[in-house]
Amino acid sequence: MRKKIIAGNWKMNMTITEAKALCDTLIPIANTNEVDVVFCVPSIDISTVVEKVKGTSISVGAENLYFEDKGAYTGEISADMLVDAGVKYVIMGHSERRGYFHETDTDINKKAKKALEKGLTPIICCGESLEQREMGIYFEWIAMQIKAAFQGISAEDAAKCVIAYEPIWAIGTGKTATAEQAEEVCGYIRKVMEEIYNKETAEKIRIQYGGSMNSGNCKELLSKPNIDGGLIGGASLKEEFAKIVHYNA
Ligand SMILES: O=C(CO)COP(=O)(O)O
Repeated sequence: MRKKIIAGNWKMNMTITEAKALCDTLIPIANTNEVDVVFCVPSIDISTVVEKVKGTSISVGAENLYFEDKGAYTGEISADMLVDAGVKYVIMGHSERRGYFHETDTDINKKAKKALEKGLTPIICCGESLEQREMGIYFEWIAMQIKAAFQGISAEDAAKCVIAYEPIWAIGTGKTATAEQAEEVCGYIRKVMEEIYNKETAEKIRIQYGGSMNSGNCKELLSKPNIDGGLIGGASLKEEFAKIVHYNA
């Protein structure tokens, strides 16, 4: 039985001052052992949020990392820096990073390997555009993204990863995939993992849905057999996030 993982992706929101206030509101109401709870926060907020979640079951994630160990990479953050700061998870391959910052499948693969080498859990994002969905090529597209991301990663390491299926047309648009649409693709991703690895690995890996998940639609989405959690943007910045965490209460 896979434990659900509910992760907030704060994106480029929350100054340190705002992060402190959000933590004071959210931590008391979102702290639980029923699901894994993660706050993925901007780099500048990491130390503050790590301090705030101390003594709770909530983990902190980063929104990006660079795949080199150290050196002359102005503006980048290494896996060692994240680990030292108390980070446990790291998002990679988000469509915003692929789109605005030209993150490629090769970068994502390197980032996943570096994260795993350093003991961080990658949250590897994939998902199709509206055009790709309408053209009916979304399965092929997602299979390609997944195969590229996991290139050269062992079955043992792959099983530790989290995959987030985030259809681009559902991100920040208020247009959620139906539970059936989300389940169809999450189930398909699990099949792709079985093809690449084996049934055991595919059964272990956790697959989240992301895209306008909120307190109103989370229960239906999270009740599907292949949806093991959510990656939540907008609704992670308010009290509503706690309602998603307690979707089954
Ligand atoms: O991109 C997302 C999470 O990574 C989803 O964002 P929204 O929940 O705001 O649609």
